[in-house]
Amino acid sequence: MADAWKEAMELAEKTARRAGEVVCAALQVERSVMTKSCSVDLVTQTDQQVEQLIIQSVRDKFPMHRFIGEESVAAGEPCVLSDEPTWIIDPIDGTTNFVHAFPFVAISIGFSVNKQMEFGVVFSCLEDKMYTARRGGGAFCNGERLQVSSQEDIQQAMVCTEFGSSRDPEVVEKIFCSLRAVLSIPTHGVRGAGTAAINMCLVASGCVEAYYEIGIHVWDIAAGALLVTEAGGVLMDVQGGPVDLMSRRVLAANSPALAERLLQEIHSFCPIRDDAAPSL
Ligand SMILES: O=P([O-])([O-])O[C@@H]1[C@H](O)[C@H](O)[C@@H](O)[C@H](O)[C@H]1O
Ligand SMILES: [Mg+2]
Ligand SMILES: [Mg+2]
Repeated sequence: MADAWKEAMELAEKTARRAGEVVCAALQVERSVMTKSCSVDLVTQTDQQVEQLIIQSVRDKFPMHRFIGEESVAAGEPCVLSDEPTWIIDPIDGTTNFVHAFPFVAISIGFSVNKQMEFGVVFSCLEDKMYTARRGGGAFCNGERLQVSSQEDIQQAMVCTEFGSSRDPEVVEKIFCSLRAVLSIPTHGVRGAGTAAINMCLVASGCVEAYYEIGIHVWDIAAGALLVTEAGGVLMDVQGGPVDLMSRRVLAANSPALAERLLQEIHSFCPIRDDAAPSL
């Protein structure tokens, strides 16, 4: 049967590549930095420019489709995931990396219909790695099929997480309590690429066994979520149970057993949901 979303997925890949060129070019010149929710929640003109480029390219071909874009939501657009075909866009995932020229930056485009992810595209533009996943069609990096790690022993595992952009002392305390607990299992180590999307692609690629974070947004993880499940991994809420993309909490792992083991170490909290916040 013909793939109903083939053309849309091809457009996502093509647009992500074009966006990546814009991001790489912007890294060669000085970047003027602005802030959003707090002094460490950064945004640049390139984030905004890339989001407009992606939205415009999609609108030209699919005028009826909806969007959830990080910078549009920051500008006051609603963050609503309906049953309609919806493009979930993070124009630069890893803006802090981008500002500092720390070399992991991604363009993340997820596409959902009936609230189900149909495809995900994550372009790690400085590494020139195009990660793609189609529901039921597998996960790939530059055309090579991805498979999560088969490591079942948590003590042989490496885990990704991030510190996020909240500096609320209670949040920072919980993040460090989780970090100490995960390190002390002991695991082989804890890493963070500085982009949720790439962290999830690292789980899909089998480089790390798991990634967890509280405080991310739907645009950080929508595309990566499909990469993980299509590579054979699992997604959960950090307190167990199914992941809710709007809840700002995610645990991605190579297996249910490893995910369940990590759950025991994560000190969870509940940020304001993406679909509850009026704007960022
Ligand atoms: O703001 P942005 O660079 O698109 O996205 C951020 C990155 O994914 C970072 O790794 C994660 O820790 C934050 O929670 C995200 O908000
Ligand atoms: Mg992001
Ligand atoms: Mg971003």
